[in-house]
Amino acid sequence: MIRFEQVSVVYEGASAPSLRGVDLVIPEGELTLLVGPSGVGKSTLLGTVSGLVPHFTGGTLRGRVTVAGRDTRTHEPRELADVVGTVGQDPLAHFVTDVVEDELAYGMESLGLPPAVMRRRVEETLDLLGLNELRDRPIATLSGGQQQRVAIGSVLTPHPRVLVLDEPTSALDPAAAEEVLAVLQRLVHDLGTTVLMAEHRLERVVQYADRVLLLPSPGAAPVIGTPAEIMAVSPVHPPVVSLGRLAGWSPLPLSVRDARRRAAPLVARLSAAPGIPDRLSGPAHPAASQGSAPDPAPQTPAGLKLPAPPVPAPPAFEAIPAPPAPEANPAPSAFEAIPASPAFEARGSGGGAPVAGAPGLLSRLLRRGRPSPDSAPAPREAPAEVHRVTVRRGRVQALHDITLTVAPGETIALMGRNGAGKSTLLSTLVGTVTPTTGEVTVGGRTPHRTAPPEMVRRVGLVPQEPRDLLYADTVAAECAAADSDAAAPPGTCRDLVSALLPDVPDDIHPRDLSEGQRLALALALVLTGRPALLLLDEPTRGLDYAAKVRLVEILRGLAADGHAIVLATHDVELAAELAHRVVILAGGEIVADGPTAEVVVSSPAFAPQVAKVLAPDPWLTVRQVAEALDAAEAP
Ligand SMILES: Nc1ncnc2c1ncn2[C@@H]1O[C@H](COP(=O)(O)OP(=O)(O)OP(=O)(O)O)[C@@H](O)[C@H]1O
Ligand SMILES: Nc1ncnc2c1ncn2[C@@H]1O[C@H](COP(=O)(O)OP(=O)(O)OP(=O)(O)O)[C@@H](O)[C@H]1O
Repeated sequence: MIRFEQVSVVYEGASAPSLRGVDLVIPEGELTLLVGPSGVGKSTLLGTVSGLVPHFTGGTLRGRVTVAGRDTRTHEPRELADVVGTVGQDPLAHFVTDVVEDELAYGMESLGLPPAVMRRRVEETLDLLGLNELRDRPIATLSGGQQQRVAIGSVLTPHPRVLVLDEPTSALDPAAAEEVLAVLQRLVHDLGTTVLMAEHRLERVVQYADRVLLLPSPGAAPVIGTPAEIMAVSPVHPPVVSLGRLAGWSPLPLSVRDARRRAAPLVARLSAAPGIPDRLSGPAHPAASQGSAPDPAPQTPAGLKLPAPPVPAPPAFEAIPAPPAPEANPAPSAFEAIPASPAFEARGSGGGAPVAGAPGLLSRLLRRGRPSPDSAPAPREAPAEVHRVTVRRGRVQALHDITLTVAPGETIALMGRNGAGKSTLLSTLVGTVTPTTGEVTVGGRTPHRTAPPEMVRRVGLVPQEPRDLLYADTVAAECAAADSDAAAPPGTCRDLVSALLPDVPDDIHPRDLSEGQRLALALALVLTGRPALLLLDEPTRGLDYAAKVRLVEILRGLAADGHAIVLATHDVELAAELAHRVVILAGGEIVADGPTAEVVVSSPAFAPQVAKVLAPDPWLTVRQVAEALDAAEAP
């Protein structure tokens, strides 16, 4: 259905091709999963199928890509629209209409489908994706996950023969992701739809794939095979595969169910362990974590050859000590001497309209805001206190009677369904959303009543859409501005970018970065300022497992220094690895609040893979299992 013939892509000004040597066929009626490290060229490959590369991105495409016999270089994306439906990484950039229902109908309208068919399919899709209650809502007022569902719905309604999806579940809560994947699988099985989908969270998707296409490293030729074949050699793989490699299982498990069936001997070995190791103790295996555990050498099935995965050690952060439990370190000591953060973000990151003017404009001004003299001493007050806060946004009661205290050194994962109010809560903490009732104090100030320069060292937010934080023309200029605003030594921000992701070029426009590269830059900008309270809204989109491990290490280092961290995330593996405490929101209210291990295992939706495999034993991550085995089997 999709044929690549000796395809390569070079972007303008790039020193090397972003894609090279792609020569393969994606069969009709199958779900092919595209995997590989951040920035390796997955979106570029998808773009050659939908026609966005090179028509909209520039650059040079060599070779030939055909979809249902049509050459994507000679056909503009709109000339492929009856065959290919595309969901990109940034849904907001692709919406054509303002209201949910209209967006679902738009693709069918442009194909001239009869009104009765359109009506029926809109209703079906609203039900299928749980969008009925939102049908007449302006898209701009939806939460990130709600927008992603609309984007998926809008490509499903025209029933295209080929679906090209770039991280389609990255903003979805775990249950919604499962529903979307089930819908896709049904399309593949019942209608013979061909699905080509890039994803980083393999724990969510690998079991649905018929075939996996791996881009192992930048410029390397892709390999394609069954999920089991590819997972045995892939530098990116889900926790169950890491666990299988650690335990020496063959064949490797791809799902929790597979792994449970093989888990008995591992459980027996673990029973000799002295007890659960402190999850937050220093990493016994620097590379060990969720996806990239301390793997034994990967087995290579016949015919699959891979270069060594390029995972350089993070230069500046190897020696960061692990955080003690937050109670053990109550004083916000280490940031007393640290200058202010530039990275105060002003946009309501729940998909709401920017606070003022063009997107990013206010953030630009605020990022330029120097700390006022009275903010010079480090705040001694609690990083954040939220007391009986209620927020109404238009017709929606986004938060209801929320009370929450964030202690220095504490890392909290905010979880809960799409639209539960997570981004809204983060927005009240930076002051871009004003509580309807109740009080918020951050470092002793009321965020929405305090001038940004006074807030910048108290709080910094990496928004759900990292683009909102970026305004300079190059990565180097962004980083230089961040260093200067934070009075940090030149090179601080740039080192952070490289510590998170290797190979991010200096002179590229941030607009042209891959999703993961852009997030790494946004994280680095905010981390450079070392705010007392660090807020991260879905901080793993586009990041591969190795980058997540490095992010976890950096965040643990900050927490050990007394910084408080609140992350809103659907990434249950990240929460298990990083958070001391999990707070679950539902319908704007707190429905669970407690230590991570207790909260996540109490609901299958929030439990990480290792917990599901080894339940009722208490392990949550591959790292813990590795440490426990070391302890149990030490001579
Ligand atoms: N329009 C562009 N101009 C110049 N370089 C680009 C452009 N788009 C992408 N690149 C570069 O090409 C490389 C591949 O990017 P691509 O977005 O395809 O990666 P990806 O595998 O999808 O990454 P991620 O997992 O982070 O989404 C990256 O190094 C990126 O910086
Ligand atoms: N600007 C706005 N106007 C009206 N309603 C809004 C606005 N922004 C968000 N909402 C609504 O408020 C509720 C909470 O949204 P919020 O973005 O806080 O959810 P979330 O938990 O972060 O969701 P997600 O996981 O999808 O990012 C949702 O029902 C959303 O539709």
